[in-house]
Amino acid sequence: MAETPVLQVERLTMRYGEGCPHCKDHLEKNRCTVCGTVWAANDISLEVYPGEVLGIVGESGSGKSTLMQSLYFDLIPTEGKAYLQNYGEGKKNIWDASPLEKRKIRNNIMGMVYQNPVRGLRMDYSAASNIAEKIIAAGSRNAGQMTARAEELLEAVEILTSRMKEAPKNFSGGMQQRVQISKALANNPSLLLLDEVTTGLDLSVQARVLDLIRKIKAKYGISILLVSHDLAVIRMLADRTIVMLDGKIIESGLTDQILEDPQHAYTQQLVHSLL
Ligand SMILES: Nc1ncnc2c1ncn2[C@@H]1O[C@H](COP(=O)(O)OP(=O)(O)OP(=O)(O)O)[C@@H](O)[C@H]1O
Repeated sequence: MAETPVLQVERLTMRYGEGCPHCKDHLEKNRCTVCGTVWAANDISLEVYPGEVLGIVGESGSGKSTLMQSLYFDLIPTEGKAYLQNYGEGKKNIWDASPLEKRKIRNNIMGMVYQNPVRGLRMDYSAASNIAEKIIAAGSRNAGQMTARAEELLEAVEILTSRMKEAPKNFSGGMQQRVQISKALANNPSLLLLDEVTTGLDLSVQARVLDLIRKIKAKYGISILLVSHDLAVIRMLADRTIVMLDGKIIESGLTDQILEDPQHAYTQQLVHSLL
């Protein structure tokens, strides 16, 4: 029997504008030259399987954030369906969920790490309180358990527990990202969404965060959807890779395969720029 995906996305489409009968044949990049509609994500289907890292790579404007934000309900797509193994037995479209169910999905099933830590953290709360907030949102009230969990998670992301009472605003960019990752893991989600998590960090700090993500994957066996414009990041972490351009998927396969034998001219250019 085929393995059940942790996440399945079917034909996700996000358009800005009404669309017109010419959109299909008159797209300049992702914009219809007749009616001006922007197709930010255009018919995106994908699956993430248990324990795998699926990488999404593409240039700025290719639709990566649109995909991630739709999955985390920051945006509601114009069309498409998505199913989570741990929601409605994998049979209910998450975009039809009630606001309460969406909150539960965000708190219990998915963890999100944003490029900008300000979006994922409360900078004035302590690192431990950031984690506790997430645990409380999932319904727990046991202070002792929360502290123990915060300690465990901060250790897992290599932040000294002696600093757990400090606010992330006092931390470096790399540390803030690591606190964000620990917060996203607070309720043992089955899927971690990582949106350009190392973009903007110094190279050595980037390497440490990437190494940490690898360790987290090994330790928790969590599935990860990882978005980056940087193929080097994808190469380091992703088992499979999807390449996006102008809102569409242009190529997908095992990461090694894509690196060794890219088919699409855009992917070839990306791979050559790595060499
Ligand atoms: N509110 C909006 N109205 C019109 N077009 C939009 C809107 N939001 C996004 N877009 C367009 O949708 C397309 C996809 O954007 P998206 O942010 O998903 O790309 P991206 O690959 O994540 O790029 P980046 O890495 O720069 O964020 C872009 O062409 C963008 O200009």
